[in-house]
Amino acid sequence: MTSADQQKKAVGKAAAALIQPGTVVGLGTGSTAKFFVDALAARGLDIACVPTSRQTAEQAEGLGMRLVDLDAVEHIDITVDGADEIGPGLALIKGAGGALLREKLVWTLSRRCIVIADASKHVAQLGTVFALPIEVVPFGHGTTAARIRAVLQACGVGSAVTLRMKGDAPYLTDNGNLIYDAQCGAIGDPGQLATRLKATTGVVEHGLFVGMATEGLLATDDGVRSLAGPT
Ligand SMILES: O=C[C@H](O)[C@H](O)[C@H](O)COP(=O)(O)O
Repeated sequence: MTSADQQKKAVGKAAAALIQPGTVVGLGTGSTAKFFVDALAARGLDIACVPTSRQTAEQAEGLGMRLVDLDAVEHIDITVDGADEIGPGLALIKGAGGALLREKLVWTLSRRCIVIADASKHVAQLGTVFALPIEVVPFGHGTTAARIRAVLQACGVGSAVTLRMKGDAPYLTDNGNLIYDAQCGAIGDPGQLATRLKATTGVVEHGLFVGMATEGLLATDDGVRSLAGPT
């Protein structure tokens, strides 16, 4: 039986093998994406990379990779990133590491988005294992949280939300925002919830990535396998 770290390393390496020289590559965030970045750097390709967080930027810079600003590229050829949950149709929950906003900005400009994960991330229905992170502006965040709870109730999912903390202080994203983690439970209609959250005043972004991943690679005890994309 392989450990989660062994699986993350295997899937990171498999994704790195897909990258072509001369391309613009989006670098995801998190423990799985970290293995991808290591494996990609080891290939020594002539590529330009757009990181999705300060953490990934630091890792890539340390490995001597060429970083470019998102505003400096017309499109990204391929982005590889992890996820907290991978549901049917490659609908995802992301953001346990707090990078959901920059990740979504990079994914949105990407022609191919490959989600990579160890076997534990594959779920039958989104919301059943991880909380759903929701990034909000700090000003009046308590009032935004109340609106979020109302949206969650209207969508028929669990409405308990918790302000993410780091020690004694609220956790701050790379963008200076706060995160509320929503204990939704099973999300029957991720697309509807995504639309309603996006339209909520004070919400900057949420961790539902619906219809964005074009491909999935899942590491299992039997090796890395492809997951079917959106139909
Ligand atoms: O904000 C963090 C990102 O969305 C990560 O890609 C996600 O949390 C998965 O991270 P990990 O590979 O560490 O489980």
